[in-house]
Amino acid sequence: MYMRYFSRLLSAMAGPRPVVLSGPSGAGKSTLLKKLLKEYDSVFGFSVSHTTRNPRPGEENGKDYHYVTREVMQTGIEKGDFIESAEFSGNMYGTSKAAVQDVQAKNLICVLDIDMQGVRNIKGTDLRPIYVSIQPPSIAVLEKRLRDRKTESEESLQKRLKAAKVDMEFSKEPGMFDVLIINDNLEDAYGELKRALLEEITKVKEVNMSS
Ligand SMILES: Nc1nc2c(ncn2[C@@H]2O[C@H](COP(=O)(O)OP(=O)(O)O)[C@@H](O)[C@H]2O)c(=O)[nH]1
Ligand SMILES: Nc1ncnc2c1ncn2[C@@H]1O[C@H](COP(=O)(O)OP(=O)(O)O)[C@@H](O)[C@H]1O
Repeated sequence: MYMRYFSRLLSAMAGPRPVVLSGPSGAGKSTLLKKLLKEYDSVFGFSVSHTTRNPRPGEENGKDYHYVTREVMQTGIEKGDFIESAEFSGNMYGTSKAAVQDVQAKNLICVLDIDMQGVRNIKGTDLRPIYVSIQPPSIAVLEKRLRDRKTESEESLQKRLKAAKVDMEFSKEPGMFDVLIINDNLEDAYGELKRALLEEITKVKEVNMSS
């Protein structure tokens, strides 16, 4: 009884662990993330990455990404402003220290949406997140979803599919991810994601209620 109390107290004091969502482009990371942030807006906060890619219709600067030039991004990296950065499909992407600190300063669980190079690099930091891999049911389904999303040129789509095949293999490497979710039916996948994060959600709610 006491042991359980103390272990919960200790883990609450350690603060919530960040969450990394990774997986192929088109696997459904943003869709799942948006559902999570909507249902638990007082629990999770999104780490807004920097990117050199152009904004898509409906995306907002500072909300979906910080849209910057290659020069600005490179300068930031050289100054040590980034926890990690990577080149994906012809563009640069990176998590700034400020992006994570902004979320953690609000006592929220920081959620990062990053590619597999990001996962490898974050493993070398002291962030200690929960690693969640979101995978499509098959490459054929992934291709259909990417085409139906209508955000990519044929060239960009082919690059994403090529990277997806590597990513799908990477996700099978033992010890790389704590949780692996196949996003076939969206509601089922969302249910799995929530279950995987339940302990951290409860922790944040308890701490925020008592403060
Ligand atoms: N390493 C790293 N990858 C990122 C970052 N931000 C986004 N990504 C990844 O970059 C890839 C492309 O993202 P995006 O252009 O938004 O396309 P989408 O995944 O098809 O919606 C995805 O795999 C993202 O997870 C970041 O800060 N660091
Ligand atoms: N379970 C699902 N069933 C059908 N379509 C889905 C499902 N999950 C996501 N989608 C759709 O697939 C496309 C890719 O999802 P998205 O969240 O943009 O992926 P990612 O962020 O991983 O690139 C979007 O158009 C989205 O609406």
